[in-house]
Amino acid sequence: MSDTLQKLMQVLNQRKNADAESSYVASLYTAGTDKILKKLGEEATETIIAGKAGDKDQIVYETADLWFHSMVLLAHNDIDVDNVLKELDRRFGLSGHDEKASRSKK
Ligand SMILES: N=c1c2ncn([C@@H]3O[C@H](COP(=O)(O)OP(=O)(O)OP(=O)(O)O)[C@@H](O)[C@H]3O)c2ncn1[C@@H]1O[C@H](COP(=O)(O)O)[C@@H](O)[C@H]1O
Repeated sequence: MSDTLQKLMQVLNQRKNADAESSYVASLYTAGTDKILKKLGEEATETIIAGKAGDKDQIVYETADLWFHSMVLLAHNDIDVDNVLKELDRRFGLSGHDEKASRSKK
């Protein structure tokens, strides 16, 4: 499954040399961080609206948009998606309650 994310990451990195006219991703890089963050905010909002409506198809569609734009933000900052996958692996099996409690003790 993460293979899809890794393949998409490769494309996002290749788009750093692409023309903004022909590539949506390149147009986001050209527009810069604020545009990418704006899209991310819009997609998060659209995901929330879909979640509120309980529309399963729309939740899937909007979550894909949200993940995609999150990955554009990663690529724009030269961060590989593997870093996020590794962080999720690190957290695997660790209760969110326990993790939060360990942070508040520091
Ligand atoms: N997965 C995606 C993907 N998901 C969503 N989108 C685009 O993200 C945009 C989402 O914006 P909105 O939903 O707000 O739609 P919009 O109204 O057209 O956008 P605005 O006018 O509000 O800016 C749309 O243009 C979608 O087509 C994506 N664009 C590209 N990809 C992947 O990225 C690759 C590279 O894309 P290009 O750089 O365009 O070749 C593609 O081959 C795909 O694998």
